[in-house]
Amino acid sequence: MPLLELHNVHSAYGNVQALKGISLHVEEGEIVTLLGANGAGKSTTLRSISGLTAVTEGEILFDGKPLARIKPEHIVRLGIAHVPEGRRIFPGLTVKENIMIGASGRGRLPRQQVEGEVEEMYQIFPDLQRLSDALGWSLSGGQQQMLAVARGLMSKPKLLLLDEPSLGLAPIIVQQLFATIRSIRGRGTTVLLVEQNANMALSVADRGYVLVTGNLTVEGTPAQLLDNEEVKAAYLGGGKHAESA
Ligand SMILES: Nc1ncnc2c1ncn2[C@@H]1O[C@H](COP(=O)(O)OP(=O)(O)OP(=O)(O)O)[C@@H](O)[C@H]1O
Repeated sequence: MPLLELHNVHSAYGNVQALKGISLHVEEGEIVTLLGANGAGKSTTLRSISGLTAVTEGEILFDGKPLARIKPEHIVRLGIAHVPEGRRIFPGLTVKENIMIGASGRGRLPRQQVEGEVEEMYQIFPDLQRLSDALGWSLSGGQQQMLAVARGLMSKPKLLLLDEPSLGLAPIIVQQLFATIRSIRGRGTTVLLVEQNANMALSVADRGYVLVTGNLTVEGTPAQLLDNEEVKAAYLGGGKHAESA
């Protein structure tokens, strides 16, 4: 049974139909990437999974159970963490406080346990340990992105939803971030990764899907997608905001 299944998912913002029947699956232990141009519906797909945007038709199953009408905070407890585009860390809190907030959905936990889990995050993100007492606003873009991912992992997710983690980061930082995404999967967390940086996403993914204006057009392994003429023309080597014309 797949960890995550979307069947014919539709979603709208008022009369803007953002998703027009998305079907996809993510198996436990996979890194799956969702590629597509600006406005294709990638973020909306993640928001539908985490309960932030209503599904108007179709269904989403997690661990075989439907997520319909479950509130976002309960979806986190079921094991889905969503790291949204733009990071949204708390600028006035320290790095450590920001990380600890990620555990808050799990109820009251012994302080020692949370401290231990923060230490685990420092092993994955060594830079954050050094910056433990720094305030969120003082971090670079790459450090903020690492912090947002660490906070997401503190909910102990089975599935991590990452929305454009590479956005605005220098290439060397993007390399580090993607190495970290691999190590997160190595620890047993399944990853659904939304990216405009198709080359980078396909370098870590097991499979990928391409989304064009609310519809999935192609599914395949990285090798298949890298070889697909439509994908090549639209997303590979075409710059970050290449359109799918
Ligand atoms: N809050 C909103 N209100 C109205 N329309 C929205 C809203 N958010 C997204 N949309 C529209 O829904 C469609 C899908 O947007 P979505 O953000 O999911 O795309 P995306 O592929 O993630 O692109 P981007 O990389 O720009 O975030 C677009 O047409 C967009 O304009």
